[in-house]
Amino acid sequence: MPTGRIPEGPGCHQPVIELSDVSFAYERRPIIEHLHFTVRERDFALLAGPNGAGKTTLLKLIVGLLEPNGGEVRLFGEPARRFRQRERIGYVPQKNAFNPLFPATVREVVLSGMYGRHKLFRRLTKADYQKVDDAMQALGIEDLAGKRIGMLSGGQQQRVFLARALVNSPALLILDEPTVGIDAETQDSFYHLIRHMHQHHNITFLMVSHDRERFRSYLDDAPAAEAGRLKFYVRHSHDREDCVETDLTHSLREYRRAAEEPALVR
Ligand SMILES: Nc1ncnc2c1ncn2[C@@H]1O[C@H](COP(=O)(O)OP(=O)(O)OP(=O)(O)O)[C@@H](O)[C@H]1O
Repeated sequence: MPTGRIPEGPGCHQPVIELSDVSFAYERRPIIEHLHFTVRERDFALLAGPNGAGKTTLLKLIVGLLEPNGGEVRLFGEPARRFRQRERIGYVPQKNAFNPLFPATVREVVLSGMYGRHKLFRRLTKADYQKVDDAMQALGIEDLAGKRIGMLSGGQQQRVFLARALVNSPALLILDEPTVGIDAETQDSFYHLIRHMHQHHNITFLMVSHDRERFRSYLDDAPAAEAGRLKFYVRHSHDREDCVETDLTHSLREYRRAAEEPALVR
């Protein structure tokens, strides 16, 4: 995982996601109309909205799986449809989007995070396997490495998907309702960890959630952007002076050791 200093000054706050006047309709049915919004490096953005408001549609537009009918989406300064550096984006899916009968072990699932779109047939190196072990250890799931993913609790599965998303040291982490169907205590522990990662690393977060209440003290009260029933809430990074990147796995290990979070694995 990267260590060292990234460029000072404006280099710390470059746009990561830019939505300029974005509109989208399925057939003739408008879902998103004239949305303007920018997420900058190290911002924490929460995308909220009721069922059917268009949250998943907007995520698909952001990662270039759908094209807007109007306006433009840019990722790391490039038009989203031309963006190819998929390994810069980590993705944590909805828990219930995952088939529990999938016959893979925890290690295999975390390892699959190594395969960017263009690296599918690349031979994995010793260093790759080491990163997988580091990520599992950092998230407290190393003892589960040989277990079938479907045998784990919801909270444990989410840690596996977080580890999978972290193996490539992503610059942008997208979480799609990551704690749906998980009990409140485990949600607390997961969000505590997410906030720790946001505060200590140069990762930009975009999280889809119905549950803005849980982040109320962490985010600005007023939405930074709105389109229909969709709302973006943000914790901006521009008040953060330092651009120092610490080693992610090391810091997460320290986090566990300090027992900042009482129960890591549920
Ligand atoms: N492929 C599609 N073709 C036509 N309509 C679609 C398609 N996908 C989604 N929709 C419709 O677009 C609207 C927005 O859907 P979307 O899944 O983006 O909402 P959401 O906010 O993510 O909802 P949820 O919270 O339930 O996941 C819904 O009314 C949905 O039925």
